[in-house]
Amino acid sequence: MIESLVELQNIGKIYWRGDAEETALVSATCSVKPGDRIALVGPSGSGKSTLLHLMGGLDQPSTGSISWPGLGTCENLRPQKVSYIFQMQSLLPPLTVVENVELPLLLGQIEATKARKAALETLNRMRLNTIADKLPEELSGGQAQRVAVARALASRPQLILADEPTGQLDHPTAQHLFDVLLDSLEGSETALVVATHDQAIAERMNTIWQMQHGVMEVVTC
Ligand SMILES: Nc1ncnc2c1ncn2[C@@H]1O[C@H](COP(=O)(O)OP(=O)(O)OP(=O)(O)O)[C@@H](O)[C@H]1O
Repeated sequence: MIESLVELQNIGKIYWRGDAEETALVSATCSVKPGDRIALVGPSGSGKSTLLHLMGGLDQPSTGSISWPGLGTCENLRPQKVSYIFQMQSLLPPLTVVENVELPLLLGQIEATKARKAALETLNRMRLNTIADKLPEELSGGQAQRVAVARALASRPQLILADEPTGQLDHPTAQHLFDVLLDSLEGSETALVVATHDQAIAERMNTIWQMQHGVMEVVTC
């Protein structure tokens, strides 16, 4: 039996704004296994980002339990076992492309020369080596997101959580970014969970988790 990377049991999440409560998730039960390709879809405010944050240990549930059988504990998930890809502008402006890509490795206590080597290899593989020394402000939106993908891949994580990674790109650029991401993961056991409003991207995944007012329904394609 394959061990899950992350397992959620009856997870609920309530946010408080002063005295007002906002229910973001209602009793979500799901798991992610190695090699899974999961699209998280649903209207704005339906709980997609909340679920991703919980799966990555960035936040804690209000009710229910969450565990990472194949990864360890909440404290040792990042930056090497779980990587994130956010929407736009997640690169650090003062750092060059290669410095941005190697940063999670350095934060994970990887030796500097090894981190630089892994970052450059990833940039080469993604044909981004020609922009390795550029600053984020010198990149197009599509290039910046490809670098964000490279940064997520460089540490060879077991789980990638992507929160609308193509949200601010035009359709062809979004599709290209996704081609690059899926090509890079081809044959690997790295699991991918991607929150997206893009139906074309959702259809390229094996499983769809449909969110509606914090309630999840799993649809296997
Ligand atoms: N930090 C927070 N404090 C209070 N309420 C929050 C917080 N984060 C999210 N919420 C609320 O929780 C609900 C779910 O939000 P969430 O960001 O998870 O939705 P989403 O599906 O990712 O939306 P979008 O597609 O717009 O990114 C929303 O009603 C939102 O207003």
